[in-house]
Amino acid sequence: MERKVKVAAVSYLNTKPLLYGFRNHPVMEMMELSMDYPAKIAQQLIDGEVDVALVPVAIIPKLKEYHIIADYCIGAEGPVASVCLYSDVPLNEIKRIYLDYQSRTSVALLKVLVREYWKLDVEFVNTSGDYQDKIKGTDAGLVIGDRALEQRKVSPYIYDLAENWVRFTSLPFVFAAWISNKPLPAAFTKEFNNATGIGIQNIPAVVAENPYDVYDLTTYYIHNISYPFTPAKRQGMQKFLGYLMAEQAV
Ligand SMILES: C=C(O[C@@H]1C=C(C(=O)O)C=C[C@H]1O)C(=O)O
Repeated sequence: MERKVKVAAVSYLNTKPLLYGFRNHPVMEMMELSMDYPAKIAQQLIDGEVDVALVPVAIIPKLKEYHIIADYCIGAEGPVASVCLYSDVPLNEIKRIYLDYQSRTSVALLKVLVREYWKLDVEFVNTSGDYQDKIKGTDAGLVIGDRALEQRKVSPYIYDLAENWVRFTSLPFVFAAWISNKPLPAAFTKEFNNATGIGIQNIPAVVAENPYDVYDLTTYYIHNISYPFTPAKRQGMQKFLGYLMAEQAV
């Protein structure tokens, strides 16, 4: 490839470990990096504005071609802490759910859980800007990312989507993965995979350079998010994509 590879990453705290190793890494000479929220970078990859992105896996069916180019992802094997349904009332009393405009995977996962696992009769409401202050009474809200960590201090009822997926399927869950919309040179993907794995082996250093008092980041990076893209995660992802094909929840 003559030009630099265009890479887009998620701008949340959960992505800091995956980006830590890029600083001063040789792969940076072959690429340029931009950051935004998940739904935005998903559209950029679909539209071909970028070559690789840490995209919500729920958009895989919208790509003409896709290649998972790294051994790391944003996944979970239990409670993820930052993808939750927040409510003033218990699950069975919820009437409406505001959906997070920044998300693609979690919105689809919520719909799968509501229909197939919790079997609730609720109305879904799309959002396009701040909506967290509408989470009250029987109106609940799905919130992801850093804003979800903040919402933990506000809402009395918190339903963790990854935890409930694991209970439902006995499989781990993958929210986002490094995906390209075209084949890329092996010389690039090898270096890229090396760079994105460095922070995962150095979580204390990542935590040290990201002061945050809303939630304990060591817990978040070690016990909540699970970064290695394992065979079990691939199985969980395939199962989730199967639901999306079947009910077109995307
Ligand atoms: C665990 C998370 O995973 C994220 C959820 C995504 C989604 O719902 O589309 C996409 C990327 C990830 O950042 C989170 O953001 O809290």
